[in-house]
Amino acid sequence: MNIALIAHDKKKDTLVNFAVAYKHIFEKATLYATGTTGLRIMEATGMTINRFLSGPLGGDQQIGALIAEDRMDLVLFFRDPLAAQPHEPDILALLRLCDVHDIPVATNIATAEILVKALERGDFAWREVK
Ligand SMILES: O=C(CO)COP(=O)(O)O
Repeated sequence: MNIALIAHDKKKDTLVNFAVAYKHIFEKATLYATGTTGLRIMEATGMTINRFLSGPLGGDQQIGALIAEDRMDLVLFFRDPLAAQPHEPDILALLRLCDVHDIPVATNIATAEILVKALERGDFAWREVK
């Protein structure tokens, strides 16, 4: 199970706390993250995370490439809906690729909570038989 964890600056604390709360689930998966998000989660949880570049420098595109190759099973991307991002096209491209490849994606903690509980229950088994 490959999971991508990404958060904009104002949402990083939320994602870090989320990763701490669900560490028992996340530690069974292979984790990927954009640069700063990954560092913050590693520091808080001690989990190993495959980190890409920071989002504005191309990290969203790197994760998008894995989605395009159907190598990502779940994307948790806590976006900041109240601030303009310099790399908005990259963000939209990543989310578009999730739709192209039918990858479950949460852009806020409420949806993430539901998806992670579904993951724990085994609802993502279909990703393994694809
Ligand atoms: O900008 C981001 C996602 O669009 C996240 O990048 P960082 O994790 O490096 O802050």
